[in-house]
Amino acid sequence: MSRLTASKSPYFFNAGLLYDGALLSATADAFAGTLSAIPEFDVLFGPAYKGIPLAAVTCVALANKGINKVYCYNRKEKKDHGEGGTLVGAPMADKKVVIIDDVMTAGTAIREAIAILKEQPGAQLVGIVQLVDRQERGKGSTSTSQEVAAEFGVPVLPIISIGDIITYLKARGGYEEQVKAIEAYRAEYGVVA
Ligand SMILES: O=P(O)(O)OC[C@H]1O[C@H](OP(=O)(O)OP(=O)(O)O)[C@H](O)[C@@H]1O
Repeated sequence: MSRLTASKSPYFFNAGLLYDGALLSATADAFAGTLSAIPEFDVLFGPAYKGIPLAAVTCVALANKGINKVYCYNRKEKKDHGEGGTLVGAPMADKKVVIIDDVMTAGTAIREAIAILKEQPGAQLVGIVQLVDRQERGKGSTSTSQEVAAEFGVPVLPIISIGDIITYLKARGGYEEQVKAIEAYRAEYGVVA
């Protein structure tokens, strides 16, 4: 993670742990539901690596709802054989694109993904859906998600936020120390949603 405060964060959100079929299915349904807030889109773009399965399973969840969309992803390293290149899947040129990813910290990865999208002629970013909104300050006083939304003029929608996770942990009980540590961290680095 590139964020300066990353080493101070008492928690790390690891979407790599979503390797269970039922969990992935629920995650995909949540993404598909949140996407209904974006009026028009053609392509789901899942940035490497963790965005890739999220975009793929969301595409399936949409199809199960009768909404047939397409998806694509990038490679972190360019391939010079076979189909070649860094982009795999549906073309983004002249399409309305939603980026699907797990989480933003400093916003570096999402800005890189947007730069890839903008290299495709006529591709238009129409929204970003992230699994967890950390609700932390970015470069200024607002959150990274809010900064990205303002900078690119698109909605940045979360499935859940760190606030939701704290509410859940408090209701569940048994995580008092973890909640205390996260709340202390949020008091220093967090923003109000
Ligand atoms: O906002 P940032 O500070 O860039 O951090 C968030 C990004 O970091 C992780 O991806 P990473 O680039 O580590 O790649 P991965 O998906 O392969 O883990 C994560 O999946 C986010 O995309």
